[in-house]
Amino acid sequence: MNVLNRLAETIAQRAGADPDSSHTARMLSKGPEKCAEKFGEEAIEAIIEAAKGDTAKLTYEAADVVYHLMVMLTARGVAWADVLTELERREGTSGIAEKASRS
Ligand SMILES: N=c1c2ncn([C@@H]3O[C@H](COP(=O)(O)OP(=O)(O)OP(=O)(O)O)[C@@H](O)[C@H]3O)c2ncn1[C@@H]1O[C@H](COP(=O)(O)O)[C@@H](O)[C@H]1O
Repeated sequence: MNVLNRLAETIAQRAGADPDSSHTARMLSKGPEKCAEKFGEEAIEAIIEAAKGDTAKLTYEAADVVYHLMVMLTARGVAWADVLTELERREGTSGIAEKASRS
């Protein structure tokens, strides 16, 4: 199992855990709106580092973004496996064709 799948599993297991014992449990206990807000904050931090060009900080912030994306998905009951399935569906199709299919 790769690190993303292990992380998704850990996050799912934290739902309902003691918020004092786990950052994930604390985030999930605040509800999906707070998780979405936190994801947005982390994304902005990554955007700032990308714009500045600090690759070490961007790498660090990108990891925060991925973690908080997974927490937000979990808060809304979206399975990480379903995101992977959607990515697999897109594999082999061109981005232009994908865009056309949405309009
Ligand atoms: N990948 C992460 C991860 N990335 C970031 N964070 C936390 O997310 C927070 C984001 O940074 P901030 O400075 O914004 O946090 P903060 O000041 O505590 O702010 P608030 O969250 O209180 O708003 C930090 O507390 C980080 O520790 C993470 N916390 C947990 N994980 C993974 O989740 C697993 C389970 O963690 P627990 O749920 O804590 O057991 C860990 O083993 C890790 O693999």
